[in-house]
Amino acid sequence: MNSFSASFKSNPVDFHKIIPLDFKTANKLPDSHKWTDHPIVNPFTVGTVPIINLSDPNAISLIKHACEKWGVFQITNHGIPLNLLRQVELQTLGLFSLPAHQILSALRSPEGITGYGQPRISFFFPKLMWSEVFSMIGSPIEHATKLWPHQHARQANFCNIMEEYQKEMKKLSEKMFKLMVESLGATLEDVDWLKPTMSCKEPETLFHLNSYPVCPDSDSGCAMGFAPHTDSSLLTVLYQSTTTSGLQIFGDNIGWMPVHPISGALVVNVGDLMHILSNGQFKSTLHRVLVNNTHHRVSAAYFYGPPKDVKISPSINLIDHDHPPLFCPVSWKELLDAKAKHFNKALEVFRNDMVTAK
Ligand SMILES: C=C1C[C@]23C[C@@]1(O)CC[C@H]2[C@@]12CCC[C@@](C)(C(=O)O1)[C@H]2[C@@H]3C(=O)O
Ligand SMILES: O=C(O)CCC(=O)C(=O)O
Ligand SMILES: [Fe+2]
Repeated sequence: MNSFSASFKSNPVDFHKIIPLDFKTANKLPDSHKWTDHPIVNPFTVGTVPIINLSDPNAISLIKHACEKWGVFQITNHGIPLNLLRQVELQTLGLFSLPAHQILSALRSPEGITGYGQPRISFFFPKLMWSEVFSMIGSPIEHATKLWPHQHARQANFCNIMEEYQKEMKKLSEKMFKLMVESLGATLEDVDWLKPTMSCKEPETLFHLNSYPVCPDSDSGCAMGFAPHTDSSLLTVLYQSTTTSGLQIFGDNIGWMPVHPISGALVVNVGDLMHILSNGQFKSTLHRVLVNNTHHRVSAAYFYGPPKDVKISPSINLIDHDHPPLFCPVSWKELLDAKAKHFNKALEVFRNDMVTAK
């Protein structure tokens, strides 16, 4: 059982928080989806998160600066074929264009990880989000056979593209993780599970296709695509459709700022576990997604984390008398359990000052 199944088994979601609205027939924003308590204002902030060319000889120091200041950056020259990105986008649009009765055949179960449903974080909010998610770990064949029972070529096409993309994402995430570790001045020896003796342990990953359908009342400021959160992973690699903005990050002195899509680029998010590993030096930034009334936006988020039961703690090279470890060691499963209870306050559970104060 992986960390997500283990955590979700003890924290099941209500059934009514799994089935998304039938967005194709909705011609107004229902009360259930109106975030009236906190009108959502689109930011006027001009500014961009760093765009880093991975072939730049200064890539490591640019990554360090981006992780410290923003916790989010975009990468180019990442080696993922453009055609594969396009195929993933087309398959995602195709999947979410299926009629409700067909896509619901792949509905996630209350304790399940994979399949179709509302974003799992709906659990934490009184209002629902204007989005739907299809989750995978490895091959989605089990769901593809239900989605397209009589179309074997369609099943195979969907599965091949999703598997190929996850294979490429795993390599890229490993590369980004090593660059981030190196930028902290740590060696791979300083990170337990990267040591050659432990390298047989496989990282855990999760892959989400997100869909943000055209929203009739998006101008009212009452619709939310994906509510503010941080990712629990070490890092997340995100592909966003090139035609439509929506992703925003929260900067301390600037408020909400858009991360506009750049053709061929991928977004990298520092996750909570990386924040711990860097002893708080790298930010896991709050982000959200807004929707619009003209374009259907899709994205593909690949969450990369440590192997099962491996505990992440602040890297040894960052710790000395003047820099004590800010966090106690924590596995992905322990963090997910804490997030299920405390959501955006979960990191506080593992802060050493909080642990001693308890
Ligand atoms: C209810 C949950 C969904 C989530 C795991 C969790 O138990 C708490 C945090 C959620 C979140 C938010 C960021 C992205 C995500 C993949 C993650 O790492 O933590 C989701 C998880 C999910 O949707 O499965
Ligand atoms: O759709 C996006 O741009 C972001 C989605 C996201 O933050 C997530 O899946 O965790
Ligand atoms: Fe996220």
